[in-house]
Amino acid sequence: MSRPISSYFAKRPTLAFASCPQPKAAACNSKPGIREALQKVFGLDDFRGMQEDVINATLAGKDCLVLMPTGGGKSLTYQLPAVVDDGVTLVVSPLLALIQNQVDALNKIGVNAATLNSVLKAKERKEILLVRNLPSNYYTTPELMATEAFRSTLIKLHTRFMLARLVVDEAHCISEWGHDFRSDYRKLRWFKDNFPSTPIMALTATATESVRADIIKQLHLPAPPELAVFVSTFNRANLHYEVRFKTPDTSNDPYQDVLHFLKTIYDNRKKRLAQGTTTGERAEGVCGIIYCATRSSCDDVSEKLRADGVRARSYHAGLKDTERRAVLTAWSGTDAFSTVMPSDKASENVTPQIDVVDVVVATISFGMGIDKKDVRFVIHWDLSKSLEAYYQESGRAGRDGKASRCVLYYSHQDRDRQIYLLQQDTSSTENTRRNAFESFSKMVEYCENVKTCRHVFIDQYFGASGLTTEVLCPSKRCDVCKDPKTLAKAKTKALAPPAEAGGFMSAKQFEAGGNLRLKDGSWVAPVKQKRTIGGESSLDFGIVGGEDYSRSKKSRYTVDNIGSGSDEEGFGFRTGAGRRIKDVTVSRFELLGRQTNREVTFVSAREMAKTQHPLIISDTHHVADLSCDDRERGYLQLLKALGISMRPDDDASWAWGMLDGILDEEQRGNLLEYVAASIENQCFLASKICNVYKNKWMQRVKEIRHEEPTVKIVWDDLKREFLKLNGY
Ligand SMILES: Nc1ncnc2c1ncn2[C@@H]1O[C@H](COP(=O)(O)OP(=O)(O)OP(=O)(O)O)[C@@H](O)[C@H]1O
Repeated sequence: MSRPISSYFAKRPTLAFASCPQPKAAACNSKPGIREALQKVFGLDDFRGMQEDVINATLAGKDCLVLMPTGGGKSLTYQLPAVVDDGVTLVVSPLLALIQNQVDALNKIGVNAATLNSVLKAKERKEILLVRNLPSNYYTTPELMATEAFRSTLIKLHTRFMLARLVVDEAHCISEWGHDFRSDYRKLRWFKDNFPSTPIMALTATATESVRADIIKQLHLPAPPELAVFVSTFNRANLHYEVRFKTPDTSNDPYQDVLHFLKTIYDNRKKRLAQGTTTGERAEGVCGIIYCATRSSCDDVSEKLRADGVRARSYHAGLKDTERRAVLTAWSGTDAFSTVMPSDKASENVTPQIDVVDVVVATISFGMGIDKKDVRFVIHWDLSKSLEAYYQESGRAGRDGKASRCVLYYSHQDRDRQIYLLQQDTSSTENTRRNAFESFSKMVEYCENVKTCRHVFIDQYFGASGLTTEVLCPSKRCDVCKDPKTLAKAKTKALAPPAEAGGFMSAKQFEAGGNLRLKDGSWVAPVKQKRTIGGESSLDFGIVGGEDYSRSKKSRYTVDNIGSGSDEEGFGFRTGAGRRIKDVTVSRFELLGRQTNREVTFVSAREMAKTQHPLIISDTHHVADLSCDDRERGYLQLLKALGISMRPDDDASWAWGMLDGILDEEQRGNLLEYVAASIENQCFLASKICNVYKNKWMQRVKEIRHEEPTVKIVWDDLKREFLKLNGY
C-alpha cells in the first residue's frame, strides 16, 4: 500500500509514530511506492545499479553493507526509504559540512530533514531531545551519538517504535584499516547492542576486504547471508586516469603542463564551438579541481592561473569563511554557459563578489559532500595519502557520467615528504600508523605502475571483481592502456636512481674522484684531502682505508673527528649536482690520513659501489653535539636490524626474492650496508640536534624490525640504486 505523495512533505505528528508498531516496511511499501517517490520526490527517472535492491532490503528490515563508488548514488538508498517508511532514519555522517549540504538539498526538494548541531537554537535542540517533531531523515555525527543525552533520546525513540534504522555513512571511518579512521565511529557498536532488531545500513565508497570485515565486526553486524552485502563495481569507466612524473630538473614543470592541458581543452572547445553546434558556451567553461598539499601552493597556483587567463580561485582553511563560501557558491553555480560578468575584474579584490569560477585550487578538505556533476577534471598537484583517498578525491570528476580526466603528478620527493609526514605523526596508534603506511605504499605502487591498467589496479584493490582490462577499460581510458611505452620511458627518466638522474655522483665522477684499491685487495675510499696548514691550501690525494675488508672487522673504527669542520680532516669529492660532500669510510677502514707508499690501482665505479661507504659527512650540515661515535652507533644498529630482518643467508626472505641468483651472500651483505648507510645519512641530514638524530634512527630501527611498508619502499629504492651502481 503506497502512501499519498503529499504526506512525504508533511510534518508527522509524534502520536502517529507512538501508535505505530516497529516498521516492517516490506509489508506497507510495495515497489510502486518507492518508484513513485523516486520520480515525484527525487525527480529521477529510474534507479541506478543496485539502488533498488538496497532500498528493498533495508525496507524489509535487513542489515545492509553497501559498497558503491563515489558518485554511485548511495544517498538515495537511505534517503528514499526514510521518505516512504515510518519512523526516523538516523544518519551518522563524519562532517557537519557534509551533513548540512545533504539536509539543505533534501529540504530544497521538500523532504523533511534536519540535524542536531551546535548551530541550532536551544529550543530546537530541546524539542529534538524530547523527541518532538523529528524529521524522517535525521542527521547526526558519531561524536553526538556517543553522548549520554543523545543515547537516552534514542532509547525514547526506540521504546515509542519510532526508530526505523541507523545509517552509517562513510563507514570505512570505523576501521583502523580505513584511510579516515575516526575513533568515535567505534562507539556506534552501542546501537546494535541496544537495539538488535533495528536495521543498520553501512555505506562506503572505499573499502578493501579487510575494511569490510572490520566494519561488520565493529558495528556488531551479523554475518552474511543475514547481512545483505551489496558490492557495486568500483570502476568509474568514464574517468581517464593518468600519472605524470615531475622530473628532478625543470624540464617538466607541472604548472606549464597543467596550463598546456587546460589550453588544449579550450582550443578543442573553440573548434567545436566554431562548428556552430552550441551557442552561448564559453570555451573556458571547463570545470575542475586542482588539489595541492599546502595552502601556499593553492594560492600560488591559483594566482598563476588567473594571470594566465584561467578563472581559478584557491580554497583552503586559511581563508575567511565568507571568502570560502563565495568561492564555493561561484564554482558550484558556474557552468560552460555562465556569463562572464563585467564586474569580474573588480571582484579580484572583493572576494565575496566572485561571479565565475571554473577551477578551484584546493587542499583536500575541499570536496566532501559537494555534488557538482560537471567536474571535467581533477588534478593532483601532490600525492594523496592513500589510494582510497585518491579514488575518492579523483572520483569527484565526472559524476554526470561524462568523460573526465584525473591527472596525478608524482615524484620521489613528494613520496618522501609524505613518508616523512607519516613518520612524524605521533598522534595515532601504532596500528593506525602501520595501516597509514600500508595504504600509502599502495598509492606509491599505483603511481609507479606502468604495466597494469589503472582501472584494473583500482578494481583489484577495492573490489577484486576479477574483470579484465577489456571490460573495465575498453576505450583505453588510462595512460597505461593508451601508451605504456611512453609512460615507462617517462618514469625511467624521472625516477631513475640518482646516478642516472644526476642527483648525486655519476659513475664517471666516481672514477674521476680517484677510487683506489690497494694491490693486496683492500679498498680505500675516494678522497681528496684539502690542507690549509700554515695558511697554504693544497689538494692532495689521501687514503682512507687500508685493511682488507672482512665482515669480522667491519666495526673497526679509528676516525674520530671527521666532519668537525677542520679543513685538515676534510675529504671529499663533488656530487653530480655539483655539491661538495665529504665521504669517509669509517667502519671498514683505518684512516691513514697521508699518502701511502703502498701500491694502488684505480677501480671501477661498479666495484666502488659494492663497498661504497657508509657515513657520508656533509660539510654544509652539522648536528649539534653529535660525535662520530654516535653516528657509527646509529649506522651499526640500523645494519643490525636490517641483518636480522633480511638475513643475507636466508634465501626465503621477502627481501631477496627478486634478487635470487643475482646477488650472492656477500653482495647481499654489501647491499645491507649500503641501505643502512643511506638511512643513517637521511636521519643525519634531517636532524639539527643530537637527540632528534638518535630518535630518528631508533624510529627507523623499529620500523625495520616491524617490517613496516615504508621500509619496503625505501628498501626497493635503495636496492634499485645499488643494483644500478653495480651495473645490473
Ligand atoms: N537513480 C539515479 N538516477 C540519476 N541520478 C542519480 C540517481 N541516483 C543518484 N543520482 C545522482 O548521482 C549523484 C551522486 O549521488 P550521491 O551523492 O548519492 O553519490 P554518493 O554515492 O553518495 O557519492 P559520494 O561517495 O561521492 O558521496 C547525485 O547528483 C544524485 O542526484
